[in-house]
Amino acid sequence: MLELKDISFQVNDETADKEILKNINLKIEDRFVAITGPNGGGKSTLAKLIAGIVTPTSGQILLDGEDITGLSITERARKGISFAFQQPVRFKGLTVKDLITLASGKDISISQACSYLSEVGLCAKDYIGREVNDSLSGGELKRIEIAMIIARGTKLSIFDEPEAGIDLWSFNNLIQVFENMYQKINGSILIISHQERILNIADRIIVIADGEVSAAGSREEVLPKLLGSSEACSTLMEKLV
Ligand SMILES: Nc1ncnc2c1ncn2[C@@H]1O[C@H](COP(=O)(O)OP(=O)(O)OP(=O)(O)O)[C@@H](O)[C@H]1O
Repeated sequence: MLELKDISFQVNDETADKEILKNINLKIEDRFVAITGPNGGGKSTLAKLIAGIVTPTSGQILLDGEDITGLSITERARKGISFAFQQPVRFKGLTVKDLITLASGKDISISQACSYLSEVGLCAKDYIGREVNDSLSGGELKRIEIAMIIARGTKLSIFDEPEAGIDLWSFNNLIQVFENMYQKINGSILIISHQERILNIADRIIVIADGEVSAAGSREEVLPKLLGSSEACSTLMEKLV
């Protein structure tokens, strides 16, 4: 279980201090948790704080009761946190097979590596030997990153807007990927999304707006209110078109 205790994050702008996250208190223990909310609300910053990419100004992050606030990205990865970026990173010189093998943490066969690619809807034989460089499209890269996270199989997998840059056809497959992951995962999936169809498969929804938790609860509690609110609804619709 992940617990955020009184987390705040401040940056120094040229003119004044800017509070990006304010006193966030959250427990993440369900299998599938979605974080949503308006652009610029602080969702990605929160995910980066959990992964250790940025450090909170104050507050504590606990993973299964252990304080991980001072741990680096690598140390947190070893403790079982995986993070998929909104804009995935390219790894020149490494092949897709290399990356999936590294992610799994063991020497896996080509057919095992291929099975992870098939899970994210990529024709494995076309991709397994490809270098992870500029020749891959954004959508392909995104799916390879998701395959890596499935291969890692950690207790907390964080996805920052996995739908970004994915076409409508592939988006249907993506929903399927998350539904399959939900069945198999031995831990929690934390997903930042504006997509109603992703929110629709979440156990719990957290809304972050203006650096604060503006709503948190089961999907049944939060989603109807969210869809009923014109501001949130137009944000969701903007992302859907
Ligand atoms: N290092 C930083 N310096 C200054 N401002 C920052 C910094 N990091 C984040 N911000 C600002 O904090 C706010 C929250 O950013 P964040 O990326 O977390 O929002 P978000 O909810 O993920 O937005 P989106 O839905 O558009 O992806 C934004 O206004 C952003 O410009």
